[in-house]
Amino acid sequence: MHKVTTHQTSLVVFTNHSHGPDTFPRLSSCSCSIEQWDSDEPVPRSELLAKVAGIRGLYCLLTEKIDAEVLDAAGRSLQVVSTMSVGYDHVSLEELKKRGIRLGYTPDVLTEAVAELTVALLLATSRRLLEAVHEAKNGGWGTWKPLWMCGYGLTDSTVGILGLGRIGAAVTARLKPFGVKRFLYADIGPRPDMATKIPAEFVPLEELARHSDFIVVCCALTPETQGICDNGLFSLMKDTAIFINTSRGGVVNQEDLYQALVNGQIAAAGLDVTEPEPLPTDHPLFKLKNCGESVLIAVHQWLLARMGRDGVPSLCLPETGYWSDPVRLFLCSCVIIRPVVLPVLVL
Ligand SMILES: O=CC(=O)O
Repeated sequence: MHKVTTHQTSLVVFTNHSHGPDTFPRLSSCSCSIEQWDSDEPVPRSELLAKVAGIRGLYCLLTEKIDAEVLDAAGRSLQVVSTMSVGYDHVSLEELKKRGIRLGYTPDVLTEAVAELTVALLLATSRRLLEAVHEAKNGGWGTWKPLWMCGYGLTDSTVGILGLGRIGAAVTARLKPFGVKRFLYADIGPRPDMATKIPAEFVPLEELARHSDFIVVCCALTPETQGICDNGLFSLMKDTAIFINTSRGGVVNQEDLYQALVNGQIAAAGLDVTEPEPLPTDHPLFKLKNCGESVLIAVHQWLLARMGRDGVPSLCLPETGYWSDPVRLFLCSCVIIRPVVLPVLVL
């Protein structure tokens, strides 16, 4: 850990250094002492546990599991946890609630980036781009044959979105111009606020699986969605279905997905998220013989989309505005500035 300022009023711990350049000047104007993990690599658990003792604020990434152990190590002084992420499945809400600790997160900062990545994965997977490049490079491209490397088209297709939130809706907006005939969605309940203007039809998950040519997973990882894409669901899908997951690896039973790909239950999968991340390089998903290269694994590429022009990750982009600025969020969430009720505070 690297100590940044020492106006000892509140101690705040940052678990990474991937934040906007104006973070520290802004925080130090609030008279707090800051400890920062001085690396892009996740802070080792033992270091985190040692450093959180007595802090008032913790600013973390999705690489840190914030559970009872961390909160106990921090002790009663901890008043706010803020995570620089859209998902907060790495934070135990139950444990925060028990201790009256508030949580801030950063919704909407990557809606566009993830939607673009989702479409990129969908097109690359359905049009077999990696497989085709591989064939071209390795001499597999002999004479031209009309049906060789044929993929699956979006025109007149049915696209099923599992989890119609901001990202799901942004994906539909981008897919619409490709001539999609029908958008279906499954969620914990109907979302007319999101669905009406698409338009998308609310259906049970099983129906979505049966009727969709493309299944796009954009939901949050919760106890209810953990492993929801399993053999039962894959077995309902068309054998031509393309499965895309840009939510969390835990939503999918990976072994069942592997079997579905091997057995030809579905055509292909495009994955931005896996369990664990990264997958070991010898993982069976990387080794599938007949559909190996149609399994396209992108490693959280939205990070690249967030890079500023100078290559520095910029989270204070003007278009993301007030609510999605994690530093502002953190400051407002902290007792350093009086608590303000923000829509982004989940606790
Ligand atoms: O996956 C990324 C995030 O939750 O911010």
